Amino acid sequence: MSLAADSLGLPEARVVTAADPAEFAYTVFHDRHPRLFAQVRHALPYGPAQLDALHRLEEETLTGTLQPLDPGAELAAAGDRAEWTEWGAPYFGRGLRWTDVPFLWSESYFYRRLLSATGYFAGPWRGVDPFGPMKADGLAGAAVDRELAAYGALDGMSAAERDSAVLHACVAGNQADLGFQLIAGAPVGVSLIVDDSAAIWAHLNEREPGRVNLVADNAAEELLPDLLLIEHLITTGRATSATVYLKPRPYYVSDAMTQDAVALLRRLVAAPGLAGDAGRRLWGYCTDGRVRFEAPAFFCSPFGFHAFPPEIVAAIGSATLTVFKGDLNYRRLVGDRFWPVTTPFADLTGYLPGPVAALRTCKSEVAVGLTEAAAAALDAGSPDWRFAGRHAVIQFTEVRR
Ligand SMILES: O=P(O)(O)OC[C@@]1(O)O[C@H](CO)[C@@H](O)[C@@H]1O
Repeated sequence: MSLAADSLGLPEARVVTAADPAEFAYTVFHDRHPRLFAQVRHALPYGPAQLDALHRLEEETLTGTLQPLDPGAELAAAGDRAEWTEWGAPYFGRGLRWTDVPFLWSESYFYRRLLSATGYFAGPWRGVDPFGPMKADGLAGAAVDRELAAYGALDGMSAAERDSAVLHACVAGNQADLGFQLIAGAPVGVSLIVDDSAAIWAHLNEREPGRVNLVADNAAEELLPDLLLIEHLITTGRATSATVYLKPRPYYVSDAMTQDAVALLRRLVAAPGLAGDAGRRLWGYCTDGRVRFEAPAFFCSPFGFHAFPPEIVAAIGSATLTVFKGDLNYRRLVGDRFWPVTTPFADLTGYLPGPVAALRTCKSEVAVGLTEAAAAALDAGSPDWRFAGRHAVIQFTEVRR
């Protein structure tokens, strides 16, 4: 699936792969994934069949060649044999290493294969989220406590300060990516290098309120501020309803599925103070249909959002705003390529038919919408700014190409 770069007259830009040891993506397969395998093995009492399959997958990704999904009952139960046969046709059976193919594709396929290795689709381990224990720890942990307590500070703020606080909390929440924490450790403060938040609020205040879409990212610490933003938009009359897009399967370690949203909502409604009040309003918005959860299969496919199915494109076209959370959604939104940093965000998102915002902590090489001078200063002062998770962007455009 190619980007629409040529047809949009954008510069040709190299597709990110994990082949070069000097680049970030290489470390994902060689440092992050081995730690992830270890974590999954320790988190759940998998038996020899699953442990062996996990071991074989790890070896294949490090030293072997890209193999198709194992045929059999498990694949039949997963129901995605035809898709992966088609999606893998350019790569399977050609002696390619995992690191030779586009990083967006290989990483997504990696999570699909990991689910198969753990027996996620058939048999006694069916439906058991291999990342469930890590997500549960996140939900029960101190970071969520801190976020719930911090929400109480909204009480003393002006309306504009509240707007700012709820939006910026969503960016800070994006540091809470369990995959990322396998390497980077606990979250630290983020420094915003692009902040279009004033334009987002101006847009929401000027437009007739309508539906807002939120393409969610991680569960627990990240989904909490995301859902509180949705609640805030509806309660303050900036949105009449919201659709929250979640993942249909375990993905990228801590990506939120419906069950994670439910677990979070249950924790939120039980919270004391303002956060609990907001949680109970949000619960009501779910039950009266103003907030809807969707988990389309597309969100676990290995493609960028240029390949969105028509119904998601239409949902973006009819929304007053679609918010894309996090680094992976950013890569899929603008295209996982080494774009020149000055490429306008609006040019790369202009294929979508509605206003778009990205709230993203920088955790991969992709960076756009900056000035040459800003990028040069970052390169000089913090050479790892693109992927260390200490810098972030709030980018927005209502310009359509
Ligand atoms: O989408 P998220 O949760 O913000 O980040 C996902 C992420 O950790 O996974 C990829 C590497 O595994 C990177 O693109 C990115 O840093």
